[in-house]
Amino acid sequence: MKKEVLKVVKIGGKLIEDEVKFAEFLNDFVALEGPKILVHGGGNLATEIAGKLGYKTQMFEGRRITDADSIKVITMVYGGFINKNIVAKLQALQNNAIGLSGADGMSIVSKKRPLKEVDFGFVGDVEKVNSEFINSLLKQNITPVFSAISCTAEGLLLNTNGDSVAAEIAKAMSSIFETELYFCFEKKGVLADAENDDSVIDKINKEKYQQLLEEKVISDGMLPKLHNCFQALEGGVKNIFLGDFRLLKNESVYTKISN
Ligand SMILES: Nc1ncnc2c1ncn2[C@@H]1O[C@H](COP(=O)(O)OP(=O)(O)O)[C@@H](O)[C@H]1O
Ligand SMILES: CC(=O)N[C@@H](CCC(=O)OP(=O)(O)O)C(=O)O
Repeated sequence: MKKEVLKVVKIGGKLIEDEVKFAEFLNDFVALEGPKILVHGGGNLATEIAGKLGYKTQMFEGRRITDADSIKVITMVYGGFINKNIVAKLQALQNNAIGLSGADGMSIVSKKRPLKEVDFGFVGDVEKVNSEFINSLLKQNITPVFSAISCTAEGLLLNTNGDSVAAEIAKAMSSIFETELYFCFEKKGVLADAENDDSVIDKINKEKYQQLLEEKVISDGMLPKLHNCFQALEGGVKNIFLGDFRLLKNESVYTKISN
């Protein structure tokens, strides 16, 4: 029997901060047919608030080095302010939604990143997604809205790249649904020239990805984003798209990840 399509949508922190674009994105998200899940970032706001508190932010290859002070800021900013505001906005659009971190329903269980050349601190790598729990929400017509926070079996909250959370959810849900993954961020897609916003690459397969890595065409947050895309593809996710706030409209340019 053909599986039902589930759309997992990740929205980046920079887009959330643009009120006009974010409102348009949310309208398109609400209009999507069938079950859907929203995952949000918020890295920019976390950096801004941390700065106001006198904490310095350090990133390594697109991931935040998260010390004891940062994890407090992150929990408040992602799990609190951003998550609750998104849920409130969805409710106002008559889309019943529930805000979750990985600890809620133990939906995203992770392990602390092992200490290698970089100590990421309170950063987690996803080990298990509780697909049955998430499906129980979808069955009630509730849209789960995930922040980029996971939780260890021992009850430690960990900062987890939002793109990784989206990819892991999409992979895990592929046992139940035919899953599609959408990454909405500030650019129109993956750019061949980071300086030229119109140089969108329409398709990227594994070979092209290797070439882009070797030629250093991708950097910063695009590194974990594309890494996660290929992990998701290998994990059974059917379709993966990257684009800007108009991606869900089906009329904008975008990058498609394929085999
Ligand atoms: N080749 C590339 N194409 C598009 N963006 C790129 C590229 N290389 C690096 N980037 C950077 O990666 C960023 C996207 O990653 P990130 O900021 O983590 O997105 P998000 O807003 O979803 O969290 C872009 O805003 C851009 O600055
Ligand atoms: C470990 C790690 O890097 N976590 C990310 C999680 C938030 C995120 O992914 O936010 P954007 O989508 O806005 O970039 C961070 O703290 O920046």
